[in-house]
Amino acid sequence: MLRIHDASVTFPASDGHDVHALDHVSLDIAPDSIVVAVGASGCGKSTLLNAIAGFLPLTQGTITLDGKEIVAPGGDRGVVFQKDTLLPWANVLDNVALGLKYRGVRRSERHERSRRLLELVGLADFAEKPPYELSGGMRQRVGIARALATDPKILLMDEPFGALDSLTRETMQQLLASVWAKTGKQILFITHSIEEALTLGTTIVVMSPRPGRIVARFEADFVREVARSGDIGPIQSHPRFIELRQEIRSLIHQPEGARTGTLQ
Ligand SMILES: Nc1ncnc2c1ncn2[C@@H]1O[C@H](COP(=O)(O)OP(=O)(O)OP(=O)(O)O)[C@@H](O)[C@H]1O
Repeated sequence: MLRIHDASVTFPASDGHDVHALDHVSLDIAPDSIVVAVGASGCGKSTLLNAIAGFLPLTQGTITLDGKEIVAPGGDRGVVFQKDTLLPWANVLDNVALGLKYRGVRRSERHERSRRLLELVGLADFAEKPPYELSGGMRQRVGIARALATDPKILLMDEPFGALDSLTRETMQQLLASVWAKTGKQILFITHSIEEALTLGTTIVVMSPRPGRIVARFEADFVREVARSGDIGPIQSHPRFIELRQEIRSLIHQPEGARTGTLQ
């Protein structure tokens, strides 16, 4: 269980106008869930993810993973960013195996584990290819495999499909639903897209503009259907999907102060 308790992050500014990026955020991410944080640009989504990853300290509050406080990056959290961070000089297999190499896992074992993960993300035939021969979607698949290689407790994904064209993005959403169903990993996923949040989230948290707060929380189940059918088309015309999309849209676009207690 990932537990975020009363987390705030303030970035000090030399002009005295400190930036309150995150404001008293509390959130639990249960095993086997996909929590998607959605909100307008600058509402503190990446700050939240970076704090969980251990890349930046909280100004106040605590984050614990299975009871252990997070104070630095660690192999129990796998991270996927919008921009892939593949090493251009290493082939796909070695890119996936990178974290295992750092942890001293011997070559045959890290390659075996990495090949299994490449199979999971549909890239079994690309193990020996250099990253520059891959499309954007394929590079993100490698990123997912790499993040899973150390068998983390949670996958942290910061707009991982944000730079992809809409068709590739849909394919990647289907892939992630299937990876989640097969591995049962807990996932925190950050996005600007309300449709993506509803497609993938078992819990969707809506964040307010600065200072970033959680203003509403919804439970959804569309991702199980996507994982089962391998198709996101049908769920997006579901009346409940359309209703939630409208509700979240109006929450995000509501002026500050007009939000009521929609926290569920
Ligand atoms: N290192 C930093 N120093 C000062 N301000 C920062 C720093 N990092 C982020 N901020 C500010 O904190 C606020 C939240 O940023 P953050 O990147 O978390 O938002 P976001 O919701 O992820 O935005 P986007 O969706 O555009 O990526 C923004 O106003 C940003 O400018």
